[in-house]
Amino acid sequence: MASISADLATAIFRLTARSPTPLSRVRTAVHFPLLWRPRVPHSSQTARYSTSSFRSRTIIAVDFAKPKRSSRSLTVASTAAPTSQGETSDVSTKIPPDNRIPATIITGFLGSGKTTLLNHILTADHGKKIAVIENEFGEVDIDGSLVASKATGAEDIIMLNNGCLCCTVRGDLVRMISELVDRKKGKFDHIVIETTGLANPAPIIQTFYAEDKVFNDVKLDGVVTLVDAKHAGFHLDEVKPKGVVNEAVEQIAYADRIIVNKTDLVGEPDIASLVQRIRNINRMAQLKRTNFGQVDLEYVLGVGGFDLERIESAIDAESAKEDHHDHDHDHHDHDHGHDHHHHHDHDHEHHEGHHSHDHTHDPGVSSVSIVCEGSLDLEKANIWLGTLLLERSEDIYRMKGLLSVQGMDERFVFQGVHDIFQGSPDRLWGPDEPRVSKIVFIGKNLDKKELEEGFKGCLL
Ligand SMILES: Nc1nc2c(ncn2[C@@H]2O[C@H](COP(=O)(O)OP(=O)(O)OP(=O)(O)O)[C@@H](O)[C@H]2O)c(=O)[nH]1
Repeated sequence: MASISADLATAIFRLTARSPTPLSRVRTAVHFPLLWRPRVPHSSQTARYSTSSFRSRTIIAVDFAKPKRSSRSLTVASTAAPTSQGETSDVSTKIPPDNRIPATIITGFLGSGKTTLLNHILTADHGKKIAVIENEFGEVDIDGSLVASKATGAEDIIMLNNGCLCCTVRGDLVRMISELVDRKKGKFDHIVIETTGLANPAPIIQTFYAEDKVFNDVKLDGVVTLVDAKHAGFHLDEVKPKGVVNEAVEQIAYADRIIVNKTDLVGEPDIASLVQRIRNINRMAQLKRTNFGQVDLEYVLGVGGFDLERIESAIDAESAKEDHHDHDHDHHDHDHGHDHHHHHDHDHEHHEGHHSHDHTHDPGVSSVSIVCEGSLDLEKANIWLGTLLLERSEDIYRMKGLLSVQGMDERFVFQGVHDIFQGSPDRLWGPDEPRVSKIVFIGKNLDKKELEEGFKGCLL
C-alpha cells in the first residue's frame, strides 16, 4: 500500500522515489471522510490513512486518534450503512504512537522579525533543546551567525540556502528533518523552522503529512506568523498578478499564532486597523502585539495547532472573537491565556472589507464559521464534506470542525489543510450536552451562505 502513497506524493510534489514505509495506507473514496476506520477498532495509538481521490491530486489523511475508552468501538461503521461507494478500509494498521517531535514553523514577511523571535526563543530560559532549520535568501550567513552566537539552547542549526523552502528545497527540508531525527533523536525536544519571508507556508505544512519520514517522527505543532506593524498594511495591499499569491495574506491565513511585531514604530490607530484586517483573514489564530518578538514561549511552542484534541478550543476562541474583544484581548500581549470572552452569537462572517472601515482591498481570503444545533446525517455529511474536499480544497486553506453525527456516541473532530484531512471520534457526548456542531473555514472565495446551506442540508 505504501506504493500508492508514493505515487500520490510523486504526482503532487514531484518527489524522487522513496523507500517503502511502515505505515499502511488505504485508497478509498474521498467522498466519505467520516467513514474510514481502522481494522483494529480500539487501539491506544493513532492511525493515519492516506487516500487518493478521483482527482489524483488529493491526499487525505485520516487520523483515528486514541479512543478515550478502550472498550469503544467505531459506532460510525457499525451503525451507519456505508453506501455502495463507501468502501470499508481494509488497511492493516501499523500505528505510530504519537510521541513525535513537535515542530514549529515561523513565518512572516521580510523583515517582520522572524530572526529576532527565533533569537528570543533560543536564548530564553525554557530548558528545551531546540533544533533550528533556517531558510533564507541572500543573507544566510548574517542570520546564521546572529542565531549561532546567541544560541545557547540550540542543538543544531541547519541552513537551507539554495532557494525558497516552499519549492526548490522541500526535498532538502525532508532530508534535513530525517537527518536530524536519525542522528540526533533524543538530543532535542523541538524543531523550529524559520522560513524565508517570501515563503507560502502551505507546501511546508503539507510536507509534514505527505512525507512518511517526516510524518512518522515529527508532528507539526503550529504555524507562527510575524506581522510587521509598520509595513504589513502595504504588503497586504499589494496587488499581485492573477494567479500569484500574496504571501503576506497567505502567511496570516495559515497561522495558529499571530504576532503583530514592531508596535513601537506605529501609533495605536494603525495597529488597531491592522489587527482588524488580520482578523478578517484569520479569526482562528490567537494574536498578540509586541516588540522585538517578546512573547512568552508557551505562546509559540506547544501550540497543538494541528491536534485533534485541541480543535475545540481553537473553534471556541474563534467564536468568541468579536471585533471589540480583539482589541481588549490582543492588547494585553503578555497575557497568553485563552480568550475568556465567550459569546453565544456563534454566527460570524468576516470577509475582507466586510467590517472594516479602513481599506477596500480584497485579497479574497476570509474566515467563515458555522455553528448549528442538531445532529448530522452521516451519509449526507460525508458527501458534503467529501465534495468540499474534492472541489474546494485549493481554496480551503485550513478548517477545523467538531460534529454531532447521528449514530455516533462521540463527537467527531477534524482538521484540514487543503486536501489533507484528519478526523477522529473524540470524547463521548455528555448525556445533557447540547449537540452542537461547529466548523471554521479559512480560505479564498468562501461563500458563507453556500457553506452554511450545504452544512444545514446535512442536518437530520
Ligand atoms: N523597532 C523595531 N525593530 C525591530 C523589532 N523587531 C525586529 N526589529 C528589527 O527589524 C529588523 C528585521 O528583523 P529580523 O528579525 O531580522 O526580521 P526577519 O523577519 O528575520 O527578516 P528577514 O530574514 O529579512 O525576512 C532587525 O534590524 C531587527 O532588529 C521591533 O519590534 N521594533
